[in-house]
Amino acid sequence: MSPTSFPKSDIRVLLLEGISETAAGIFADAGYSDIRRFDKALPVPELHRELREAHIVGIRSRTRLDAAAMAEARKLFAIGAFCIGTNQIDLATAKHAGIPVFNAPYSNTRSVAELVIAESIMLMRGIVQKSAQCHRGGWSKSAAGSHEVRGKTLGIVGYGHIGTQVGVMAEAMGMHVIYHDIETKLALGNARHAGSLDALLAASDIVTLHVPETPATRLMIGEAQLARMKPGAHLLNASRGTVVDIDALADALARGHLAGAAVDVFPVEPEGNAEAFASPLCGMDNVILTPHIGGSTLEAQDNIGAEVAAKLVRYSDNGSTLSAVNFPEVTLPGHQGSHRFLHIHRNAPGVLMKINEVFSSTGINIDGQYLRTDPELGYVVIDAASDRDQAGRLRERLASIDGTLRTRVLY
Ligand SMILES: NC(=O)C1=CN([C@@H]2O[C@H](COP(=O)(O)OP(=O)(O)OC[C@H]3O[C@@H](n4cnc5c(N)ncnc54)[C@H](O)[C@@H]3O)[C@@H](O)[C@H]2O)C=CC1
Ligand SMILES: O=C(O)CCC(=O)C(=O)O
Repeated sequence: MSPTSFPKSDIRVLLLEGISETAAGIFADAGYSDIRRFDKALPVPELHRELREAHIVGIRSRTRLDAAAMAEARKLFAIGAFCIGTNQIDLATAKHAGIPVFNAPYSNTRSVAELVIAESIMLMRGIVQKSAQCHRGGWSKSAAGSHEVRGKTLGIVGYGHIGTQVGVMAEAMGMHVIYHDIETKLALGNARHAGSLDALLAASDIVTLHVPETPATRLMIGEAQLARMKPGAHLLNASRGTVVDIDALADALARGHLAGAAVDVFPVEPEGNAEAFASPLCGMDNVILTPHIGGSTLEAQDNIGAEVAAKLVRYSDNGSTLSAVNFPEVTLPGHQGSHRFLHIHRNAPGVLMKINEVFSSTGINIDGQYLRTDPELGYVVIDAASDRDQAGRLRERLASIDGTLRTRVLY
């Protein structure tokens, strides 16, 4: 266990939204004892109160870490998104406060892909309507409107980690896979690039969305795009609620233009399990509605807990920012025999020179120096042998350099 700037027992780790126990276990094994866990997202005033004392915070998709939340979090030095999406975090504000954000880019990929495959079959067979009828005492034994998925075309919008997994599994069931992405992507198996979003919509029996929330994906599926889909086709959205115009989707389903849909994410989602859910899709028997659980399997949550907690511990203990989503990435070796000085600063001419002057003026030899910058931010890590008091004084001088956002010493 490596010592940090201040004793690990003083580092408050705040874990919200029922983050898996594996995460708390990783922190505890690394020597962190002040771990506060909540099984749900906190109302804003309580969130702000908790953030004031937290050095590390872990959230899932419900907690909004916006500029107002970050302004309260004066002690915070790292954020973990225990999920894939990071749209709930103001990444730019975190970055300008010198706070790296880590996520789990693959740990729930498979869970989402499996759900999409299951729902594709359920929709193509009209299972949800039939099940609902049976629950109400009906008995509709008929093949009308029921189809195998074999030989049908699956259109994947966003051919990234989840999209490609879905494509591979769909091909194993004999589906034709086409995809649309803004980036050039390697087509796996026999998948084909659709040419354009419109071409994909016109050719697919099932369209499934796997894009992140960005300005470009906001309402990317609206009235015009739904009209381009084949009559009788199905739409799945397990990406983000902002990607689909939900009123336009409800209308396309009500008119019978689309045969069914499966929706896991919504423009407005309840804050917690106690709050009522409302959507224009409620009451439609041909729509599978799920409460944002695409990635919610025990396997995925355990993997995510371990992956993100390990990244946070590594950053806290060692300074490594490998795979941070908003920060220059630095991979670091151990620093036995040296103190490690972390310096995060606005990327402006002359800062590096001043950092080096602090060391050269004291005659302390630098054992190792690591630097990564992007146009806005510089992250310098310096290993140097000094005694504890000297290290404290050096840190004060480093902190006084113009443009400094944050400094830490790892002893
Ligand atoms: N429902 C749930 O519980 C879950 C939802 N998600 C959502 O799924 C999204 C996708 O996840 P991954 O596949 O892991 O992400 P990814 O980053 O691996 O793939 C996203 C793909 O979308 C593409 N893309 C971005 N903007 C686009 C645009 N305007 N048009 C077409 N393609 C575009 C990207 O180039 C990339 O290939 C996440 O961002 C998250 O919001 C992820 C996990 C669980
Ligand atoms: O599990 C969660 O809370 C959110 C899952 C999700 O949407 C993601 O990983 O982006």
